[in-house]
Amino acid sequence: MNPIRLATRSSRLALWQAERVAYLLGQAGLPSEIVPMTTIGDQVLDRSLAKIGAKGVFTEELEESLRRGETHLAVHSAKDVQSSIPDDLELLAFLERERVNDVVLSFNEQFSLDKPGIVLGTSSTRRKAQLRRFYPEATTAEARGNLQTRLRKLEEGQYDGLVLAYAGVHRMGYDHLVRHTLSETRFVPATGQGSVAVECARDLDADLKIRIQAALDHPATHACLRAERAFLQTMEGGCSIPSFALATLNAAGGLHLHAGIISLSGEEYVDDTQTAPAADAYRLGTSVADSVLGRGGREILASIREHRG
Ligand SMILES: NCc1[nH]cc(CCC(=O)O)c1CC(=O)O
Repeated sequence: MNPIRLATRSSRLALWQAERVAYLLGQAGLPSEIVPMTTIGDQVLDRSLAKIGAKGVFTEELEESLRRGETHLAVHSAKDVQSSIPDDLELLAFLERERVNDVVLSFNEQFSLDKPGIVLGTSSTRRKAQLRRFYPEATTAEARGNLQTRLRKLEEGQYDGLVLAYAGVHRMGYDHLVRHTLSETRFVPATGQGSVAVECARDLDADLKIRIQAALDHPATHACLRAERAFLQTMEGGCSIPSFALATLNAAGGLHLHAGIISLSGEEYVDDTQTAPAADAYRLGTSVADSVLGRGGREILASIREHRG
């Protein structure tokens, strides 16, 4: 059988994730090969993602290669995947999720978030807003680029600490630099954080799709991501907004979704928590979003759009 061609970004984290997919496919008797490529998000490093503005800055080139039939699967950080996928493509599988938390890295073993005046590196609008709300004494500085670039800036002293998703930190072997794990109830992560999404063209061979899904998909993670993605889809039209969503599945099969939106200043905050059977994941996501929009979320979104011009 011809190897399955895996489209991936070329960053070390992206390659790690693609290699994980290749390993799982191999375990299921499906040979594959990795095809690294560069995306707009990798090229434009002097602006925050919110300012680049386009949808799918980390995914578009990979999706184009699926469309051209040059590759069969695209491997993405689930967080980077737009909330609505074009009709000719589909999300086939989500890999088992890593710990979802954001963490703070520092080279200083005495690092403390409570020390006044510290500078934290992050370019995420969500993290900036959450930091303003929960650590108003801290200031933030831009930190675009791949993990290695950001860590170099940290080492050079451009910030006291660097806020990142634990998932990427762990996969790259930087656990020893973690000084603080932010609570997932206050620093609720972005939709999809910690999981890897595998996308294909809808017209990929049906039997092959089933075999790939069996090899890669983690059904509990998939149910959580379905709810989080439905929330995100209902909230917005793509641009990177400080929304957050975390679904968890309990032992009895109940899906619990905590999600919301925070103003850029961190002052306004609307969230909601609901529970539903996993089979109703999509409805759970839209229901939480409707509740958040109806209780002030719509106004927060409008003021963010106005702020961006
Ligand atoms: N575009 C940034 C991005 N996309 C996925 C990850 C980390 C891995 C993950 O959340 O799965 C990161 C870096 C970060 O937020 O620290």
